[in-house]
Amino acid sequence: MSTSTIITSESPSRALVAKLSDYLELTKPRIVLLELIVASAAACLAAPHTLDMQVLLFALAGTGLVAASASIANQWWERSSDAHMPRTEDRPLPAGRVSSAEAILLSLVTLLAGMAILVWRVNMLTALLGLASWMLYVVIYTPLKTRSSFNTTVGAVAGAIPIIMGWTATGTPLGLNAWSLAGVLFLWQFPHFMAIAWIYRHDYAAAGHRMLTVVDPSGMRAGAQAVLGAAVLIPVSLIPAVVPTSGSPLLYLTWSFTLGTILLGLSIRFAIFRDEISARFLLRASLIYLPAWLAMLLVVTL
Ligand code: HEM
Ligand SMILES: CC(C)=CCC/C(C)=C/CC/C(C)=C/COP(=O)(O)OP(=O)(O)O
Repeated sequence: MSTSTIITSESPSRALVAKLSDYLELTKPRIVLLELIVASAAACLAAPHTLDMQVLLFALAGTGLVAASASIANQWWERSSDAHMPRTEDRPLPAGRVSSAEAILLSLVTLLAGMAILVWRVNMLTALLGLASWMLYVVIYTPLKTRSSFNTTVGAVAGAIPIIMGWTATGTPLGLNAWSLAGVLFLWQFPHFMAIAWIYRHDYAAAGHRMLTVVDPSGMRAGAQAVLGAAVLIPVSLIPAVVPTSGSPLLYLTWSFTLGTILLGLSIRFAIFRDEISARFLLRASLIYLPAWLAMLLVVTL
């Protein structure tokens, strides 16, 4: 086979793979994956012995598609400001690898497909929650980023909704346990994001995003919000131990309290030092906290 034949036969498939990987990058796959992990855990906890696997798979597909659509729409909206931040300048839209029309079409198709799955294969409540989360994230949170540091609280509500979707997908009525799961996910986002907001504070300022670390460059308010979120998270995360449906409460209480205390300790360290190392530690710990906490909740419940 001649060199030219190899090039012409390989190039289209390489181009296709590159295009698909750009499309995947638009969906913020790691955030979607963690959202799906927490939604699956919530479904297992809502219906420990009666979980319908088919409904769970449809719920995950629908939630994943709607969340992916929201991230694509968010990146389309922020295509100009993303070009001003080193962290985001190489994203497919600012780098010009994907056009605006492609992104809009992809966001629309994933939104419609996800909503159709949730409406017809899961239930209406879960579908409405998905739509509410999409609207909050895209229509309220995204434009609010350049206007008010309150944006993080709105983003945290959008980010906490998928865990409730996992619960409602099973048809189980929302009770104290469900609200405690949603509360943990909501509160968790403050240490998670305040660490990020500190690490990338110069990026955010350059892009015109009014994050707390831009409004207050001393980092005192970001530190305080991280500490407050982590502190309130501890009692909220203990609620499943006192609700009768859970299994061995002592093991869960000990584990959950320990994890929460570590997150609080790292938040306090971040609030005191407000440096890159303590922020990166806190960010990493936040990403370990969620799966570690949910794993134990599942172990003692199932
Ligand atoms: C106010 C809400 C949130 C904001 C503003 C936020 C923002 C961010 C940002 C900017 C990063 C990138 C950090 C970097 O590049 O170093 C990140 C990372 C991450 N976030 Fe969040 N996040 C929020 C909520 C959530 C939620 C609800 C989840 C899932 C349950 C989540 C999961 C992740 C994961 C898995 C990563 C690491 C992987 C990656 O960098 O893509 N985040 N977050
Ligand atoms: C079902 C459904 C619609 C779920 C939505 C879940 C979801 C996408 C949550 C995202 C939470 C969030 C505020 C992320 C940061 O976005 P950012 O714009 O601050 O991040 P960036 O600066 O990296 O773009």
